[in-house]
Amino acid sequence: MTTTADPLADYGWDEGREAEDDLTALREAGLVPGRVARVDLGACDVVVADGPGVRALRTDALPGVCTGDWVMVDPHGSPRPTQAQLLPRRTAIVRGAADGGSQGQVLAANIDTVLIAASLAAEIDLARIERYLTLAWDSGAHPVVVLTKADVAYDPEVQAAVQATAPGATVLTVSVVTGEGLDPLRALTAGATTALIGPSGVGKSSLTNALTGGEAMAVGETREADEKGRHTTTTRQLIPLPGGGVLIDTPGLRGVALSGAEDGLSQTFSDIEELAGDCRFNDCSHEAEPGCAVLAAVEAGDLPERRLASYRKLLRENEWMASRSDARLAAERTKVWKTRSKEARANGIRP
Ligand SMILES: Nc1nc2c(ncn2[C@@H]2O[C@H](COP(=O)(O)OP(=O)(O)OP(=O)(O)O)[C@@H](O)[C@H]2O)c(=O)[nH]1
Ligand SMILES: [Zn+2]
Repeated sequence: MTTTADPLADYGWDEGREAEDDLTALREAGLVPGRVARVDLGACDVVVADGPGVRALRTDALPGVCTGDWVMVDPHGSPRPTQAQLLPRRTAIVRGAADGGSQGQVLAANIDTVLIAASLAAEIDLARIERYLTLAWDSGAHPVVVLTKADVAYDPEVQAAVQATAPGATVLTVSVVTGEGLDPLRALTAGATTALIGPSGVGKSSLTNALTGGEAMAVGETREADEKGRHTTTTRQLIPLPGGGVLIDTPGLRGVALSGAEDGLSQTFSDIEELAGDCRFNDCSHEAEPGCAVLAAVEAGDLPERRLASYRKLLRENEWMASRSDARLAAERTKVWKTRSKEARANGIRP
């Protein structure tokens, strides 16, 4: 048996999918695997193997896909493939709808690692990191907090505070100016699918360029005074890395709302949830109950009050989003029921 290197392996294709997703029938129908590299204007670019290399084909036969999705497509469809199928997502970054609607928006799929960028050149916002961590843990990928611009400001106490805020996650300090921390980051991203998230101006495009070894992204001028970057990154896209693997750069996400992120919250605040196991009451809200282990930890100085407040705030926000989607589902059910009883009446049947 001869083995040829699969050019899609560099894009994160994993042979395990052949059996797991049962691709035999789709293969027999002439479809081949491909990865969605970008989505815009109702169509997407899909990267498929082409001899020893790859090529991108554009199709509008895949509504609802997002960057990072694996699909099966007809590579010969003319002028565009009309046959296509989405493969199951292993992980997905979902945020609350930007338009205030109740349905979450999938930002990227099949991610192994989420890099959460935060700048050391500005005051570190731990609550914002906790919000991004929740989003990242909830996706199913492993979060890594990347503290950027270490050449401008580095304070070991800040790094320690971030590490304490991110139990179970990796924290790295980098600078694209001195090159500090870039090798560990390269090792971490090689061969994997990595998403890069964080607010505008923290240096995401600069990091992308450092990792891809090219000028793939435009680097914006940050206004000195307030560190607010201009929105220079406009499209999400999948960029191959020199050591194999891909990077997904997302536009600056200033505010990310949570949506159904209970698991993400449990992991982000695993220290608090562990303490809660020792509270006297099972349903302790850690507000004023006697025998509350969480409040005792705050009292003893083991848990920052800020972190508990942040946990409560994100929990409330997440519950509120969840109740809105429940309300939407209930409304849809009512609509279906009303239609059914109307039809029944029309047919002379009492509902
Ligand atoms: N001193 C220093 N400056 C940096 C570093 N990384 C990025 N910068 C600067 O920070 C500014 C913003 O960098 P970008 O890479 O454009 O930031 P971004 O997060 O991609 O911003 P958006 O595209 O708006 O989301 C630019 O002026 C960069 O030159 C660093 O490690 N050290
Ligand atoms: Zn309690």
